Amino acid sequence: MILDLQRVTKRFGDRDRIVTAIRDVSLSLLEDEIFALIGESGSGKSTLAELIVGLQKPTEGRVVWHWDGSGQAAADRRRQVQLVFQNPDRSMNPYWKVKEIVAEPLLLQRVERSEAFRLAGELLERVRLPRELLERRPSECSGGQKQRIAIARALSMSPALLIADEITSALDPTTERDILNLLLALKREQSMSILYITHRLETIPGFADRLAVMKDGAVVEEGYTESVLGAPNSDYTRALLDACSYS
Ligand SMILES: Nc1ncnc2c1ncn2[C@@H]1O[C@H](COP(=O)(O)OP(=O)(O)OP(=O)(O)O)[C@@H](O)[C@H]1O
Repeated sequence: MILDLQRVTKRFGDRDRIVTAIRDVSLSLLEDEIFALIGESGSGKSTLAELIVGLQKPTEGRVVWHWDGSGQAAADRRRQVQLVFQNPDRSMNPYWKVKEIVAEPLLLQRVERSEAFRLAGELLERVRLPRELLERRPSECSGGQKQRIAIARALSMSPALLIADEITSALDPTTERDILNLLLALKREQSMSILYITHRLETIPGFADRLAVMKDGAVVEEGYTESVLGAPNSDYTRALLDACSYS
């Protein structure tokens, strides 16, 4: 197990208006697995990711890390968790070249400049992009390429956990499938767990090992993908299945 959430609740706001974004959630993430978190907008998926990364603190309950590196200092631990978001432009400086974007975490780690750029080239190859892209700027790359660049940058820190928050939502179905296949291949090539956050249930079969379904901040169903999708226990999961093209 790399981490578990123990009865985590997160509330925002003050006495006048309190939003309970996460309600008493207990979940564990295992080593080398792809865990999908599915739910509609506002169900609390991103808040859960922020709690895991440490960007938010639980109001109640605990997030407990278990993997080998968890005894490291908080800053080292944070590097072991990398986040990739729906909109890669939000995390990319438009004036920088791709090589600077991919190499940035390495440069912040004081890796020497020419070595960081050499590694950036290797990282691009790992996400199946040509090295020529190193000299381009984000505006000269497609949406799918930018998402691969964001993944390459995340991989530069050899994360124990990659959190992919709606990373394919802005992509066409073919590019979406390509990116998910890339994540599957990367997970096979290196030891890494992936928390895949999505509202698109149809992308999960054949991709995620386990999943949790969230509704109004609570987990309504959790289990192995095939069991849950083959025989859902909750009416909500059944409704989600009926609403998508999965059969
Ligand atoms: N910083 C915050 N302050 C107040 N309320 C917040 C904050 N962050 C999230 N919320 C609320 O918590 C609830 C869960 O939001 P969250 O962004 O986690 O949902 P989500 O499932 O990721 O949605 P989406 O798919 O639209 O991103 C929502 O009602 C949201 O308005």
